[in-house]
Amino acid sequence: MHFGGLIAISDMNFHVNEGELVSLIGPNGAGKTTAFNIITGFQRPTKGRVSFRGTSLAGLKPHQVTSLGLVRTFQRTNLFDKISVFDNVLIGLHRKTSARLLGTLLSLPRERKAEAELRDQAWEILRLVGIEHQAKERASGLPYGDQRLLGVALALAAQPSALLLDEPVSGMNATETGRFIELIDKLRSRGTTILLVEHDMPMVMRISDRIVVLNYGRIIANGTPKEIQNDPEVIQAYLGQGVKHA
Ligand SMILES: Nc1ncnc2c1ncn2[C@@H]1O[C@H](COP(=O)(O)OP(=O)(O)OP(=O)(O)O)[C@@H](O)[C@H]1O
Repeated sequence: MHFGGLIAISDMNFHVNEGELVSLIGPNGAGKTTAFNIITGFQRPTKGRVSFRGTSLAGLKPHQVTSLGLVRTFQRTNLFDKISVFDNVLIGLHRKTSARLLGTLLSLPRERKAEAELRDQAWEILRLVGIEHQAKERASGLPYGDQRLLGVALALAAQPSALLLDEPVSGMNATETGRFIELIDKLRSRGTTILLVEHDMPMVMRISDRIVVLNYGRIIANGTPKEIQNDPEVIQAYLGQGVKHA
């Protein structure tokens, strides 16, 4: 991926297996966000390709990538601030089933039933992420950590088979991070594949099956947390930050 004369990603080739949790790490400016943007259709790579479950994602728009089941969260949460937590998730679910919306507005009996099902699903998602007790609050009134959880709830409303989490615990305190790790454990037990970009090394080391390390736009290591912690090139790249505690 080139930006004019700047080469943001020069050499990157990796895959995530179904059900796996892979973390993409690297020092600031290594190219992690750019990689996320390319995978999810927000940026077009200068060269190269991305595929998901055997389907090429070349030229697809972000919403088309989402509808294939590859769904991302954002560093800055993408919420509808002025409406309730519950309605945020309901809108997310409606986006997935938008064809039904008109019928719901017309209040056809079959559509009323569908609407009730969507409401059940919204409650289920809120319970899963652990913010069901805040369902009636305005999204903008939630504490920061809970807003990030609502961001994940919105992603889950798109019914992902693979979830891309962009620095999900940045800015969270230790308690909030602990709750987030519990959520990731639950998602994994449901079989969700996860690709994570994160700077919180203790968390990355604890939850990842595999870690891909990017430095100056190229992959310098790809292995288990243990392998990564002991990899000389990784230690060198993180010199001054400490890969174990960066
Ligand atoms: N739209 C853009 N135009 C020009 N340069 C860009 C653009 N986006 C990213 N870059 C550059 O590409 C390189 C990789 O940036 P990127 O944001 O992907 O890194 P990162 O690993 O996500 O960093 P961080 O951990 O700080 O979020 C950096 O040198 C950055 O300045």
